[in-house]
Amino acid sequence: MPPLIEVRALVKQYPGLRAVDGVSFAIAPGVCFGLLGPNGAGKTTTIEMMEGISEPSGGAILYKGEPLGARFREEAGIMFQSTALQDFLTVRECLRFFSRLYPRRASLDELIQACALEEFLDRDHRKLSGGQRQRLLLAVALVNDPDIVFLDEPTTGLDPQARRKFWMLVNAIKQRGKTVVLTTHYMDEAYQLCDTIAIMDRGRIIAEGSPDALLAQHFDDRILQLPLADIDGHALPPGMQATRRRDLAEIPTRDINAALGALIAEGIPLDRLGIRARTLDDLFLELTGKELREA
Ligand SMILES: Nc1ncnc2c1ncn2[C@@H]1O[C@H](COP(=O)(O)OP(=O)(O)OP(=O)(O)O)[C@@H](O)[C@H]1O
Repeated sequence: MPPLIEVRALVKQYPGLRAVDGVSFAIAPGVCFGLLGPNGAGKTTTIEMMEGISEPSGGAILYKGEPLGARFREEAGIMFQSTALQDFLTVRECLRFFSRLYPRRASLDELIQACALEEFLDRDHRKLSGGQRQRLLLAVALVNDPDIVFLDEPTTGLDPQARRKFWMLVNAIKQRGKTVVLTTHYMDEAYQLCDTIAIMDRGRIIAEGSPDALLAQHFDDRILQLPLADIDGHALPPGMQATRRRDLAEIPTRDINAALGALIAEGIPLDRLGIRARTLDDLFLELTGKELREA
């Protein structure tokens, strides 16, 4: 299937900083594509060029095989930051205001229901909670019934419950066949929502693929987790290495049975043992030597 949108050798040069340094990828219709990376990696700069609101310094962006133009503007939905909403408007008025800007329009009743806005339609948008505001901004992004929707760090600052609710909305959008381009520095969000991810670091893409395929490509082990207190005073069996994560020792192993046998032989108690699969955080650390969240 030809890509819906394609980015070729994209560059953004700021004075003294190449924020995006030759990025290329293609997104097929109906896919949720995630740009993942730490603060400052170049995600927002990339997505803003794709949205047509920032001019690339080099490279090309093609929508349905053509440079971004009137067709793209009609068929794209962008989740704005809250500052884009006018003061004093209620939720209902915000939706009507943006809806009138487009020739193609989604049903406002359906949008209100889909984004769970019924309860505060007549409230000034500045009085919404963080999660409610993000749902309104998502609805605004959908007023023109877009084929492609851009979400730039849509759940930053939301509590876990509001984030999960937002994920459900994004999944509902995906089920309606929309293409979604998402930036995030939450690896769990990317894992939950994205069919394909591209991991960015310092303006470049350092890995791209489906989350599970990338994990399978880089790891063939599991992580044993034990409270640091439980291994204190014991020598780890030969060949085992622990790294510290908060108050846990994490021990990677390809052979869980053998590893558990060796830990028992050392007299290490296993009552509080946990076993976890590798995550995108591990992948990022493996690829860059940096924690995704700290950078
Ligand atoms: N207008 C600008 N002028 C100069 N430098 C900029 C400008 N906008 C962004 N940058 C720099 O470009 C780099 C990439 O920023 P960008 O916002 O794209 O990163 P990001 O991956 O989206 O990070 P975050 O998760 O913090 O939003 C950063 O070092 C940032 O400081």
